[in-house]
Amino acid sequence: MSHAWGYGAQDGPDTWAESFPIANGPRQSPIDIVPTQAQHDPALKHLKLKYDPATAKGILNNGHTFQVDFTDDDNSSTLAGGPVTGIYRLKQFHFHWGSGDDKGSEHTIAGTRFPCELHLVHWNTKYPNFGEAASKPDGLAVVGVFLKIGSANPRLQKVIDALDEIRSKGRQTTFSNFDPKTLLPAALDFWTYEGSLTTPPLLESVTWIVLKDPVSVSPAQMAKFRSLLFTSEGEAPCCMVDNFRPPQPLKGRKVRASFK
Ligand SMILES: CCOC(=O)CCc1ccc(S(N)(=O)=O)cc1
Ligand SMILES: [Zn+2]
Repeated sequence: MSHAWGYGAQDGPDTWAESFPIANGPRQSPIDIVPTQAQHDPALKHLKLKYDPATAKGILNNGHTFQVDFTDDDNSSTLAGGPVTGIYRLKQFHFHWGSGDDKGSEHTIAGTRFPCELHLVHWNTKYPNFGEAASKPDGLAVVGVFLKIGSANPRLQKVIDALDEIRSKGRQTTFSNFDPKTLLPAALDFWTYEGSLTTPPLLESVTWIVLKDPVSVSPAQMAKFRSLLFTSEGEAPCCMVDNFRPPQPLKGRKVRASFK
């Protein structure tokens, strides 16, 4: 039976533990990152991101967010270095955002919320596929990037221009020749901690790599995100906004910084 979950009063984050008891687990995400409490770890390596634009496959409204999917049958698009051991393959990227500019990100920085957060999802190639990796404590690595309101971000525009074709839940279209590295800030300084998926099944398999520097997004570009629908064609339309989980208890975890 598929578990109906969402972000509304009846099916939102406060209800998820009913079907997914791990929601109250020891390494849940997101968290509030407090820079003064993060420890600089000089042993952390530089992030090595290698993305082949040819691996971009499609863009989908899955009813919770929209995601850009990548072919992951070889090591053409990978993450290595940083806090991880081995090679992780890019599977997809997606976003979380708010109904207004005062909220939307999942991670927060000393209580500060951003209007949007990008997640680039990778799986550990020591496992045969994403599904297997998602159930292992070192199975996934997600790079989180904050978006802050400012000038229009030209690097987002190809993604934004595709949204008109996937307005409703279940809609998808082809999306090719795109390098997600263009969505990242110039500096790849990061915080890292051991956490989970931020949506059901909330599996505690994610090494989080949250970049310190945000990238820009304009109000008009945010309006395009907010024009998407949680609902399928033919259903009463419900705007896809506030699709973020709030910060979860740290429960003794340490957050490390790659920078001083
Ligand atoms: C095993 C099936 O699991 C999935 O499909 C999880 C998909 C999924 C991937 C990434 C995230 S996030 N927001 O933590 O980056 C949440 C959910
Ligand atoms: Zn996410």
